[in-house]
Amino acid sequence: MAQYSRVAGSVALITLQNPPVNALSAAVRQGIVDTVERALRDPEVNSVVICGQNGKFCGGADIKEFGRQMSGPPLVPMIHAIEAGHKPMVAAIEGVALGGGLELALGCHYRIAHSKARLGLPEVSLGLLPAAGGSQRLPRLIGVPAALDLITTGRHVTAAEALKLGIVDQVTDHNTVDVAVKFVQSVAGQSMDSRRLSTRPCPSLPNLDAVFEGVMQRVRQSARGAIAPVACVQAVRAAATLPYPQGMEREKELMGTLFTSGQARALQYCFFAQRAVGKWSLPSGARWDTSKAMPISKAAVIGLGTMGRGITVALAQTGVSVVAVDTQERQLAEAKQAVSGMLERMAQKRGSAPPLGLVHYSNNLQAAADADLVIEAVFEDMALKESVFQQLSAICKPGTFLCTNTSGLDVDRLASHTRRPELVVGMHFFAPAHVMKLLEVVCGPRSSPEAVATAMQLGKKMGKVSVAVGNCPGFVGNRMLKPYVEQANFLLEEGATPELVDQVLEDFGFAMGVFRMSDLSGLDVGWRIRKADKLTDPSVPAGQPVRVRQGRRYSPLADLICEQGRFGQKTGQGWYHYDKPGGRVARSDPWLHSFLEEYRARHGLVARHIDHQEVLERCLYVLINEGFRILDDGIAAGPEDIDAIYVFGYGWPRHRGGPMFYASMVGLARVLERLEHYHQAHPDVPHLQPCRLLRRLVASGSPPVQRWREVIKRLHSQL
Ligand SMILES: CC/C=C\CC(=O)SCCNC(=O)CCNC(=O)[C@H](O)C(C)(C)COP(=O)(O)OP(=O)(O)OC[C@H]1O[C@@H](n2cnc3c(N)ncnc32)[C@H](O)[C@@H]1OP(=O)(O)O
Repeated sequence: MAQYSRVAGSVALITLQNPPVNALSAAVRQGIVDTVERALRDPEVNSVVICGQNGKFCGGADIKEFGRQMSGPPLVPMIHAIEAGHKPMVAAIEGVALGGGLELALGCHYRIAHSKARLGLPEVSLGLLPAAGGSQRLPRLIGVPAALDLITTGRHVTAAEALKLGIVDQVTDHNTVDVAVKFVQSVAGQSMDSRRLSTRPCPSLPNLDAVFEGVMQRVRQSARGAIAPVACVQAVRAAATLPYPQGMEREKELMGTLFTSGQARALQYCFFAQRAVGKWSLPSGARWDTSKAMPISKAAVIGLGTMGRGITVALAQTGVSVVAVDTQERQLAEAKQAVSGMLERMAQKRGSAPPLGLVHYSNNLQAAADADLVIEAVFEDMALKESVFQQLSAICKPGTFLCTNTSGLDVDRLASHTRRPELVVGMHFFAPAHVMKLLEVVCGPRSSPEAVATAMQLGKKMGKVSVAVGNCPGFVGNRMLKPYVEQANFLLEEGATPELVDQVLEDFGFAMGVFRMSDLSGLDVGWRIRKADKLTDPSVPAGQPVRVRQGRRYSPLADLICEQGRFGQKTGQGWYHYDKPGGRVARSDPWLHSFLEEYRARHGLVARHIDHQEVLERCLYVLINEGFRILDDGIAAGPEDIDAIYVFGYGWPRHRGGPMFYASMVGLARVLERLEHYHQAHPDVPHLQPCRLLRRLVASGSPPVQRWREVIKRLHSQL
């Protein structure tokens, strides 16, 4: 809807009304068309201000309408009518002007923004381009390089930056609508010819071809197979090289391809999945909207290794006072320097003061006594963590939430070492903790709804995508990763190379293939866990076949690599060779290839040709299969949770929507059939056996991912 009113005698005020972000739904577009016509007709009106209700100008096109039959007036002619209008039109921008919202503002003759407003053309992150004239008007307004930057990255800019770039004409700290009304009266009666962006030429560039070639190369490299960023460059190129009407034709043509693409569907699914995970619910019945989060003003971080340092930085950045504790003096001193350095560098980037005063350091656990919440981040060792939890339980004030940053240990077991197990939750951060967006909030069977709500909210305050998950070995992300890595190792035994496997996964869109990623994370981490799980020496019983554990196929390849002291990047050798310890450029390693050949010969394995499809299917479908098991076990509430975890924490390409969404795009029947095929070929690999939920979904006609929760509910109610 759009409300029409008259202010200051001769100004028509058009207010977009579609909470929460005044998205341009069919009804809003109709409202704008009607009210603009009315303002242009009304002889008493000499100028127009367009604004949004509740301090938000407009969040863009209504994304919920994208999958449906188009209805209502289209955006392009609506914006043209505004631009062509003979009375001055001003956009009064408060809150946000994003996507179609900014395109609407670009159709106005002037733009006035509140100092706190954010503007941008984020369509690319939804698999689209700004196709309501945005790709043609913005370069005409701010020039090709700046427009390319905004349109290909989709980044939001502050009002101050928008003013500097020339997107807005004025920024105010006062009531934006009042300022806009005053301003529009001052230009009423003037010709708007020079203010119509579509009639302006695009500012010329001396080396146009070179600029576009450079940008296209950069975009293709970082897009990892995403098509929208490439189309965005093509659209801006049309603005720079074609007259406006032909540019608009090109914009429309490019949008036509994107709009119906699987990538756009995947990215729009990700948008809603990211929001859906905030609306968590647990098998206990606890929910996001009925559980109260407690305010956290003081936190403690115990253990200042890489993770503890990152968590300390993330908390301080959020404005939370932190006491950072490590009982080892040397580690404490190093951490102090590292944390201050990180805070200073981040502040420098932002142009603000570093929050150094928020962090206090101590070598005594007692310093955590009056914290509202403690995050334990000591070494990943159960006995050590149990001891820390026992001590914290005795030291901390009643009501302190006790959180563990573990990547897979039993949160409930830790809770049992405290006096108040209901205050214990897992907070699984991802390295580097002050950068990575994902936080798995691990809810034990005894975690209270308040404890979960508090951890979820703290994560959100830290700018994380917090996902509530159940307690099981590896939780969601690492549990699914295990069979994925296992398949990759099996493929090496059968004849593949790390280079082949990584190439296939990187072509799919992963930032790094599984072997390059393992080298980066450190191979010793998994080795230590396998030792603790008694899968590898020294506790494997004598006579145990090397490639079998508990009757299942086992690959000792990674153990053998570690036994050679090859821990990945940190030692300069792992699955690849690096120039030096800590080196980052992975090079193919002849030693590794000979090692694989000798290994196969020793175990009577004959290398065979393995094609790309097999690598992709075995690695991804086994991971997806585990995802279905996780859903069936109630460890994740829905496919959106798993997909958010993989997109924000594990480098799954966003334009493929996450593993569960990807499975639905491939077709569940196809995934099932391929898993059956591979399980038949490898009956000693239980992870390849299609799980019950996948079979049930296929039997239910493979419903879309948005309807899986119903099938899971039905399946469980029948038990
Ligand atoms: C021809 C094509 C022309 C144009 C194409 C486009 O315009 S595409 C759309 C471009 N716009 C965007 O990408 C903006 C998307 N929204 C956001 O980035 C954020 O929502 C925003 C506006 C910055 C607000 O953030 P905040 O954190 O305050 O709220 P939240 O994200 O939780 O959103 C609140 C609820 O609003 C829903 N929503 C937001 N934007 C849209 C939208 N454009 N269309 C439909 N719905 C939108 C969001 O899903 C939340 O809903 P809820 O049910 O409460 O979870």
